[in-house]
Amino acid sequence: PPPMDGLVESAVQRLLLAGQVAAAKFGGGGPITDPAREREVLDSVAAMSAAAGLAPETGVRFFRAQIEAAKVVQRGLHARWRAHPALRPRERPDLATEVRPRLDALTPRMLRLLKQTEPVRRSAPECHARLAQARHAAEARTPLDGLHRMALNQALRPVCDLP
Ligand SMILES: O=C(O)C(=O)C[C@]1(C(=O)O)C=C[C@@H](O)C=C1
Repeated sequence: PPPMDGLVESAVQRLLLAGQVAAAKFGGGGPITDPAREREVLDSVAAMSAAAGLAPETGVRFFRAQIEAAKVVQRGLHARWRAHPALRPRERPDLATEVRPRLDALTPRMLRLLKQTEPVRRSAPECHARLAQARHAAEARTPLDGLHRMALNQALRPVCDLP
């Protein structure tokens, strides 16, 4: 399958994991944003980008968008769960031992795919066409609600602007 499909699919998977992050944090009273963890994620993205043959800045810019999108999902779900107790998650996964390792497992795959989309990204019209196609395919496999679609838009916005 074209690397753009894999890239979009893994961005969707990461946003679904943000739902598990939201469940882990819900009711804990703590903030959604964890600046130290963000730095940790972005530092390892920079290191892995270089290893994958990507400019570290390219990987970091892409992942900043993934992190912002993950926060959109978390804020949206928390608001939904506050308003509708029946929708609250029944399971509370552990952030450090369960959820973050799943996020970390996606990172090298996403960077590899980002590298593989380099030829397509060189042409803006081709990039946007492939991206739209890949989104369509991903949403056919995994139907998303409005919140997740909005977050996915945000997560994918930088893709065709990256060098
Ligand atoms: O690990 C978390 O606590 C998350 O909320 C996930 C995540 C990310 O997308 O990697 C997003 C926001 C936080 O500020 C830190 C990291």
